Amino acid sequence: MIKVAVNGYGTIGKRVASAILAQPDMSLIGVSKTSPNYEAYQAQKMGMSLYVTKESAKEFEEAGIKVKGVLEDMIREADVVVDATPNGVGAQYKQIYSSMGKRALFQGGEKANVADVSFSALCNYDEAVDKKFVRVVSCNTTGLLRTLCTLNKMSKITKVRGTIVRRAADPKEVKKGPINSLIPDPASIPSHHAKDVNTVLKDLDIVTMAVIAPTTLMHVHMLDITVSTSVTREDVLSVMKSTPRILLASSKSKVGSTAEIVEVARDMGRNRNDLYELIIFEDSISVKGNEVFLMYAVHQESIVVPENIDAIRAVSGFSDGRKSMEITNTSMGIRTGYLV
Ligand SMILES: NC(=O)C1=CN([C@@H]2O[C@H](COP(=O)(O)OP(=O)(O)OC[C@H]3O[C@@H](n4cnc5c(N)ncnc54)[C@H](O)[C@@H]3O)[C@@H](O)[C@H]2O)C=CC1
Ligand SMILES: O=C(OP(=O)(O)O)[C@H](O)COP(=O)(O)O
Repeated sequence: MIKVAVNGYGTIGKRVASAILAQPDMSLIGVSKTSPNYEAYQAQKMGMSLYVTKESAKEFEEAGIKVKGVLEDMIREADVVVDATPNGVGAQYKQIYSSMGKRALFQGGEKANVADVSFSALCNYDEAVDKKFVRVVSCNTTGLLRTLCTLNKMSKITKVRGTIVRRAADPKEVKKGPINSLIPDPASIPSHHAKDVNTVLKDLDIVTMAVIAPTTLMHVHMLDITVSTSVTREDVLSVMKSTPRILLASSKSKVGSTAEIVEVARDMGRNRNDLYELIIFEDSISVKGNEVFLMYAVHQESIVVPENIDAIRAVSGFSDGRKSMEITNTSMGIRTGYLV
């Protein structure tokens, strides 16, 4: 059993913790919380051990929340720490993980140089095997890489031009905007996503542009991908249909928006309405000679969760990436083919 601790129990941390509990080869040492809020109460109810900073221990006691120990106790018990603290905070913890001799995963909000490898399971599982520090790339970058590494199997990609419509905030975030604007983020080109793709696919010619839109459900990407040989729409459909972690939204099923995609997740009874799969709008897949066009949606709160699970196995020395993905997909109910 790989013993895992989750430092930072927010949008990503809580989902990774739940996914760890579903794995046959992992155990959850506990999760860390900095304040006794509703998430701490729920984690306690779900039977997770809570660890807190020394300074906040009294606050938890006063709120009636039982804690197992301080953060350092949790890290000491673990083989691997999944750091899911806010952007930039993870880098501050690296020294602690390192001095305690622990392997650690960081998230996409950290700079690439925080880790030995930036990770996307379908692209470069092997590179992360036995590494001490691995960064799971951001949700948008995970969506891009899952698409590009899948298409690469069909015909080598030579150029990518992409536009990203970013959700403004996660559904739980009450203080973030905008509520009435579209904001280039950043206005300068490329956005960080192209640079992040290049941390994994090092020589790819890719340019991305991004705007933030007032929606909380999902991101949407529009891609123009040039491949090295002439391909057909059927070729693209076929590779997308047969790749786990990718689902097609067909017009027959009348799923034509992010709102309807998330409604399907609700109807499926998915935990927290999560969609670990990338959702491609089937009708958008078009081909002109060597150019492939497509649009897809990314569930930002959950797409990186299976990647974290595979990265835990990789840093622990499990060298069979295909097998790891199979275990992750089965344990989390991750599907292949059509959304509906
Ligand atoms: N929310 C999203 O859509 C996605 C986020 N990410 C990345 O995941 C990371 C975490 O993001 P979220 O989960 O969205 O953030 P979040 O704000 O929802 O959760 C972060 C958690 O860490 C806790 N925390 C803050 N300071 C801490 C400290 N010093 N020690 C321990 N815990 C601390 C917070 O209280 C909170 O519970 C970031 O790097 C982000 O870029 C990646 C993919 C998608
Ligand atoms: O990693 C994310 O997005 P990104 O890939 O656009 O940076 C997550 O959606 C978090 O983004 P946020 O920093 O806007 O909360």
